[in-house]
Amino acid sequence: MKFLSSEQMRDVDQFTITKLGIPAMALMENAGRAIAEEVLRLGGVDRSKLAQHWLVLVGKGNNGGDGLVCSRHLADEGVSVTLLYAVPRDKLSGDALAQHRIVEALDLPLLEYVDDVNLEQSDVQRDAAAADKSGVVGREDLARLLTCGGYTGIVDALLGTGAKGTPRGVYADLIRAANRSGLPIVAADIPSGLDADNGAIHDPCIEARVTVSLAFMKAGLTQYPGAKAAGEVVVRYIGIPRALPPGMQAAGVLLTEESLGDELGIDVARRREADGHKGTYGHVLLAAGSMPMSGAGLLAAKAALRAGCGLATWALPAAVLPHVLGAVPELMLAPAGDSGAGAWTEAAADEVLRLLAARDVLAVGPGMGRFPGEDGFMRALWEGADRPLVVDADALGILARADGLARWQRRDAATILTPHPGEMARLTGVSTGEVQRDRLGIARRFALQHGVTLVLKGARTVVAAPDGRVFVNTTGHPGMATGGSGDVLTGIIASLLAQGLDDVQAAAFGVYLHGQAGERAASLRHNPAALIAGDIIDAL
Ligand SMILES: NC(=O)C1=CN([C@@H]2O[C@H](COP(=O)(O)OP(=O)(O)OC[C@H]3O[C@@H](n4cnc5c(N)ncnc54)[C@H](O)[C@@H]3O)[C@@H](O)[C@H]2O)[C@H](O)CC1
Ligand SMILES: [K+]
Repeated sequence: MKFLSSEQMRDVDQFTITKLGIPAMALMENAGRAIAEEVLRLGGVDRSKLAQHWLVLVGKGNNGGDGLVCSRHLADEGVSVTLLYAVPRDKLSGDALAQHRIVEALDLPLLEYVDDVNLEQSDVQRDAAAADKSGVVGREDLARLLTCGGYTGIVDALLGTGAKGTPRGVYADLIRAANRSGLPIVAADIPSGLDADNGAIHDPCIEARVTVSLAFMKAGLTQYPGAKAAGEVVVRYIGIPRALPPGMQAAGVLLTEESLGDELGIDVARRREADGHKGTYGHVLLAAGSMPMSGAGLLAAKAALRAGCGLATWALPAAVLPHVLGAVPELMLAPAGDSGAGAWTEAAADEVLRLLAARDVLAVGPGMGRFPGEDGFMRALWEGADRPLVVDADALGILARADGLARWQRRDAATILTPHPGEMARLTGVSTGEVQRDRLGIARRFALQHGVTLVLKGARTVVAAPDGRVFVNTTGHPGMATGGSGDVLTGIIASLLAQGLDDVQAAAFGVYLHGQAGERAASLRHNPAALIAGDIIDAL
């Protein structure tokens, strides 16, 4: 499933209206109808329509217009609705104003929220409202209205993709009051207060039960904390063609079994050749582990085998080898240099490169630790490995400290970096918080700039390709937040590369399989907190 940024959504909107000639009011009609259907689905679970009363919060723009159409359809279904406007009715803009005239003609109950400052300043407005038999709600009344009004739930049609920055003034008041009410909220298009482009949330931001994303999934709904604020996301067709306008590339694609096949050409069934042999499925070389972090290497190597490569060799400091011999009998071990205490050395890079000549892919980093000469070691592999390279964990630390991306020769063969947000922060020189606030943008720019495939881990892992394409994973489980989980992912990705997938395919399918195995492993535990990384391998 494709997702779009707010700017792209505006372009698609404009293309549909001006180039195709589908009237904006028709799109708004479909949007409001779709939202109403989702409201009925949510509200109908334990109550009849006649027993329901929804409060619809209406902003001044087209998002508010969607809310007005929605309320009209709800009313037509026999559901009670009350409208609460964020602005005076005559301040609604464009099509929203046209929709207002319709609900006014239908005499739907209508309130206007006026914060106290405005109320004093505009008695005329208040009198006019009173004359209309429609109420004005001040700040004092707001909480009471929402908590004691007997509402079934709230429709948030305050701000959509046209919003900029933190919700201001009356919008902020309404969002806070809606959240405090404890009522279920259905958000029109996006939760008001969400940054539609990156998943960051402003203070305040609507905490929705359901979000009805119109026409396309929005980028901000794919990433946390926005994904949490959105609740269940339903994408609804509103008459905008599913095919993007000529020349437009989606902000990204959600990884599903369908998109792995359609967008990335991956055979998700993973058929094996009837006449295949172990040579058919490639040979992974792993450089990892040290005393006492040998387990990281074991996990990565075993995961590589379980992910289907024909053979796997684990290169490790010689002194560690006797301690892990036989732990995974299917695995080949190769001693590669040693400081004498089970640590890596700069010179070990020569041995790793010699081994790589007869293998298909190199994965480096898990459990490697820090060691004298690490800069030279990593540079030798970076510049010397003429095979696809997966860089993870401690190897990412070396890369960051050495400023290797700027100082070292650009690689010809494919390169996949698999940082978690903390490692990404070190690679980019910004804080972890800044990374998390714009995971999509930071990952995309980094991959483009450095010509690598970037896997930014964490809930909803982002895979950014060197050509600017972005994919977001949908599988996974919070139980996977456990030591060694990343080592398993590195093994899986290396294994897929060895089997002939390209860098972007291997990264995308790798995170998908890893998450799926994690889900399965979690489901096998009485409590998913008990999940450990080895369980993910077993579930592959
Ligand atoms: N998907 C589609 O093609 C369709 C989408 N529709 C809906 O339209 C909105 C986008 O509408 P737009 O009018 O561009 O903007 P908004 O309604 O989101 O709000 C803009 C409005 O709000 C004010 N504003 C902006 N930022 C703030 C802020 N931080 N605090 C307070 N107020 C703010 C600003 O003055 C603007 O006037 C989309 O999400 C869909 O819901 C169409 O209905 C159908 C086609
Ligand atoms: K909204």
